[in-house]
Amino acid sequence: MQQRIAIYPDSESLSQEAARLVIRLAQEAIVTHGRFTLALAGGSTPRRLYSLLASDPYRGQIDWTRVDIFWSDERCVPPDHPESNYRMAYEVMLSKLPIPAANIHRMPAEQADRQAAAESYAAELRRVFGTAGVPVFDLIQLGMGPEGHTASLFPHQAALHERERLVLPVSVPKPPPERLTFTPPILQAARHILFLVTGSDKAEAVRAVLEDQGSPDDYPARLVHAAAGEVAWLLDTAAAAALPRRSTA
Ligand SMILES: O=C1O[C@H](COP(=O)(O)O)[C@@H](O)[C@H](O)[C@H]1O
Repeated sequence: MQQRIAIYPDSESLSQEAARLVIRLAQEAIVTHGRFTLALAGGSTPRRLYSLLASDPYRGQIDWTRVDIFWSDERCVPPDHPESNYRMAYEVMLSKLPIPAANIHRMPAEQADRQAAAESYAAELRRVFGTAGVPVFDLIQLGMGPEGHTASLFPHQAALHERERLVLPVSVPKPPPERLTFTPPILQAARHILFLVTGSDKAEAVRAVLEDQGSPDDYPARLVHAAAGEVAWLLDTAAAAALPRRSTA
């Protein structure tokens, strides 16, 4: 793993840099292998990034017909629910872009049979990536909660030790409690991971993860230390406040 940490004065400058990074990785992937596979996060932090990607001057810099969009986790609610990760991304970004509907691969998390929903999403991943193994995303964009959770992998869950299945249903201590989530193997296989983390409530978890304290059971975001690809952490000054002193980006 190669890791880069950059600190920004506010979430606007962090989001602008994240948009430039997504565009560069998309352009490189499309030149290299003709497509860009991107997994989105939920929560509030990436909202501004997604809205920037759908706005000038950024939107025209990616050939959106060559982009496949997935989600690294989803809440088990209907897709039009205010807590739906898909709904947030669709409203601020996907509905405004010339991206074919067939390229938007939503987690079917509203299905009553959550195990079947997880299996059908894993099958969709394998179909689109054309592999029976672990799909290698060009970019997985992630967030992190104050207790170190990432995607919907929370501390001390059995899902943190999953090595075979790509997607699992989980029950988590944050509402809405029922979720579908990517598992460690798919996160760790990605070419690039981009964490966006803002806010003082996350400062202790940022320190623990980046200063190698605790285990992935304590701080699930530490799983990415075993990632094959490059990991970029974009932090605001509040989230970075407990790190040893370093200069801002
Ligand atoms: O519940 C979730 O939380 C994390 C972090 O969200 P944020 O609001 O603190 O940015 C998010 O990355 C994950 O996708 C989401 O389902």
